[in-house]
Amino acid sequence: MKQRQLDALEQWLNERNPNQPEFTQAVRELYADITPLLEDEPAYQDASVLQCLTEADRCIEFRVCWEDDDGKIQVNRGYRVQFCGALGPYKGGIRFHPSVNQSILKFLAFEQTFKNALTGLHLGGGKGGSDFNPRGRSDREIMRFCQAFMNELYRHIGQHTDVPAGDINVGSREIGYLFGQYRRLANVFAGSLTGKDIEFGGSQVRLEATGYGLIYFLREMLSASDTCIDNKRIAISGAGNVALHAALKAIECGASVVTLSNSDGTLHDSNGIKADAIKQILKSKQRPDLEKIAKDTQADWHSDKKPWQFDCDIALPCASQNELDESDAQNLVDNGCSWLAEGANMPCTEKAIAVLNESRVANAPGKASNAGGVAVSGLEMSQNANFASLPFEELDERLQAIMKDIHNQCVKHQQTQENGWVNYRQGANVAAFKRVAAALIAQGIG
Ligand SMILES: NC(=O)C1=CN([C@@H]2O[C@H](COP(=O)(O)OP(=O)(O)OC[C@H]3O[C@@H](n4cnc5c(N)ncnc54)[C@H](O)[C@@H]3O)[C@@H](O)[C@H]2O)C=CC1
Ligand SMILES: O=C(O)CCC(=O)C(=O)O
Repeated sequence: MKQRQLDALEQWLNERNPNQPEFTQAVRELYADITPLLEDEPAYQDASVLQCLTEADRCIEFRVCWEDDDGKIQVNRGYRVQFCGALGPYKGGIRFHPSVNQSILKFLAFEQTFKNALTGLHLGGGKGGSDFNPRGRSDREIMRFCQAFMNELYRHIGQHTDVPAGDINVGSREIGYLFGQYRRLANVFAGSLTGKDIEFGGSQVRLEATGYGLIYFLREMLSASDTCIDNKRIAISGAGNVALHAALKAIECGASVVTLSNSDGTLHDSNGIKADAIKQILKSKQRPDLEKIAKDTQADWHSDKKPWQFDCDIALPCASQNELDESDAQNLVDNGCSWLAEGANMPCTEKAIAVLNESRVANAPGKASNAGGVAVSGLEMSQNANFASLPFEELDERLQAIMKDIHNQCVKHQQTQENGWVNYRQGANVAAFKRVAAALIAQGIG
């Protein structure tokens, strides 16, 4: 019965979303964990909640025309997917990357809906972006692109409607340009974007929040396995906001970070990458030259390897979707890795997850373990609404409490605890789905 229901749902999903592999992948992962609840909760079936939650409230697609430094007009495509507004204003980042398309943004907005539910805050789920490639573009070109992007986006967002933030290639510089253009066009100074500079309404801890939150979540996972982070070897992928702040917090907590990476290759140091080298990357604001850092710090550089090919106790994929496949997962298992927590959104393929689960590697989905960023964004929104600025320590404590609570929700809602192994994916899906579904049903069909 359950298998038939699941097959029917998947068929329905695939027919409605042809050529959207990332989106259907993210939905399949949720369906598998939620279908077993349907028999016990007739209200979910009566209201077709799973189907409702698989269809975005709306997908906005628009043209972005801007002038490059040579006076040539460039044309890109912009998007905002407002997936589900049942728990609060749509909330989620903006990504600038040539790979951006509707499938990727729908998967990200779908995941965001459930991630935001886990934070316990009043946040709906959304995501946006463009196929614009910022690599090699001047600062002025970035500014003109951000302004052109906001020329259309501004009419769809606002502090009570939809509050974007950063994601891949959108950091505090881009948020500054986007915010400035929003303020000029809408003629309001309001918290309509998060991740702003502290000087104009940004929050302490937002910059660090996703990476720090990931480590706070990991500490809870380790504690659930009766161990701690001290002296653990951690392989991290990526060398951006999430990867670097996770690396710094891990080192501060006593762990050894053995890898960082980018699309050119992997920096590996079996003695642990030094915190000073990571701080230098963060300070420089340029795309890091990991190969040069390897030379300067007597570490190794591998242009042909991924972080998952090195010995580690813990893996933290912090770069991009589907960056860790079945053979990477098998390498991790063979090399002694016992814990994995996703800093990126959906970095593990379905087959990789199957390998991790079969080998009883504790593995946490991004919607739980990387929720720290959006959680502090939620706190930025409430500070903006009150014209308040809370101190770093207070917000860091709130972040730790939220990550601990998300961990506890995962443990509580998973159904297959076995020899202490926690099915974090199932726990996160069930806990988040219950909250969003209850809000949808209570607000009536529509
Ligand atoms: N910034 C945030 O607050 C949050 C970000 N995330 C997710 O974390 C991931 C990283 O985002 P950020 O650090 O913000 O972006 P970023 O733009 O600061 O850094 C991305 C990093 O990943 C690397 N990268 C990209 N594709 C890669 C590939 N195929 N192989 C190896 N490295 C690759 C880039 O070189 C860069 O170092 C994304 O999946 C994002 O959706 C999740 C939650 C919140
Ligand atoms: O802070 C936010 O609103 C967005 C964070 C985000 O994009 C994510 O959690 O993937």
